[in-house]
Amino acid sequence: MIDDPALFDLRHQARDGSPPALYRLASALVLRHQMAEAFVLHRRAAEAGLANAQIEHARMLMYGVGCDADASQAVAWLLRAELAGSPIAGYFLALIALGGQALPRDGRINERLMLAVRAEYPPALRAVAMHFGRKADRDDQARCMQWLERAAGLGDAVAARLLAERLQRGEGCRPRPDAAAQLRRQLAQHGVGPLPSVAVPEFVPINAQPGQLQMEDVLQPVDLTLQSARPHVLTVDGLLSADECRLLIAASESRLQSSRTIDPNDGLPLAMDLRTSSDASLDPILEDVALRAVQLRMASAAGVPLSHAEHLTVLRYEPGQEYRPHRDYRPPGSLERDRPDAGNRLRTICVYLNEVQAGGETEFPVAGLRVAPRPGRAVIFDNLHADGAPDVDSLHAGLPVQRGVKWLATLWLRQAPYRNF
Ligand SMILES: O=C(O)CCC(=O)C(=O)O
Ligand SMILES: [Fe+2]
Repeated sequence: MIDDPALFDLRHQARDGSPPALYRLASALVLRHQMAEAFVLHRRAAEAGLANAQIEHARMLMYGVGCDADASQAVAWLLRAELAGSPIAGYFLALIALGGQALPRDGRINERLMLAVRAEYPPALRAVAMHFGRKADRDDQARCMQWLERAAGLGDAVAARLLAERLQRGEGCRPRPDAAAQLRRQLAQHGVGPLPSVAVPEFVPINAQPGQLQMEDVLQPVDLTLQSARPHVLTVDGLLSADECRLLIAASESRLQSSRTIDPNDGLPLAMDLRTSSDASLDPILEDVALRAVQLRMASAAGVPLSHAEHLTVLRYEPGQEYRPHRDYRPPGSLERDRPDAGNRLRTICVYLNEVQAGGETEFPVAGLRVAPRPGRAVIFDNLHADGAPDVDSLHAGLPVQRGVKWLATLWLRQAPYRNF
């Protein structure tokens, strides 16, 4: 591959092996998708003691970018950077520990996140703000607002979007439409539009001590309602907060692609198309602590470890769009292609992220059941029988949206671990 002039310069500067120059070159290579070389250069800078390179090297090891994934090596590099004083390394250790696999899910998660908050690391500010935003206590709501404001002030567009919604609706504050409008104008200058309207009708506060960060709260048992025994379908209201629904929309919006399968012969949509929505599959490398905490709550409500989850998928249906009757388990032949060791899709959890004006229910025809979309409401169902055999009765559909737009987040949970941490 021929280098562009900028890369050529960076290579020249890195010739003497100075760690910051190696780090800059490696970062430029990542942007150009030259991952294997970036991995080696980040490692050289990491070995020379540069904390940022240690973190980037660790992140490549976490997600298997330019190398084979190795969570325990990633942890070792992050611990080294943390020991040298990097609160950002601590933030990534907290992110890993939330999975409870490569690190224990213990009180260090909260300590590490608070250190990253004090260092004003925007993803930590945002994650902690969202956690406090679930608490009913007025001071906790004020803390949520403060941290969102701080993160927004540091240029975090997601925090700014969440803040604008809260200011507009008077969530955690008195309504301040002027402040919301000003924030939206600033976002618009950067090409960021407003979020769809999400009002969680019933606020379901977590049962926790005010003033304290307790990320383990995401694992608190939730009140499941049995809707059908065969097929096995449960629902839970208020599983996600309005902030969390908005976060999922904000994280996926720019990544939406038409779910329509295109016929390779003529480029036309296939006639037997199952889905007419748009969807975004969230690559784990884009996950931050807030997104991971949301997924952890979803997996925990479904009674399956987060490590068994495939990538989170967010779907958007416009009027007339639907997901025709289908079953989520994979036909045995197709399992071979995507992590056969993780088994089949044991269970599914879908969470509705906004209010739909009409239509868009999830229908289970065998049970004669329709679940109406409400923001924060989850529907959980089994795709397999207890012995692992596919359950044909798990047939379900996303009925056509009649008015408004429907946003939905889905986690397909496998029988065995799918993720590394
Ligand atoms: O849109 C719905 O209600 C159903 C979605 C669904 O079936 C899925 O994500 O697997
Ligand atoms: Fe489905």
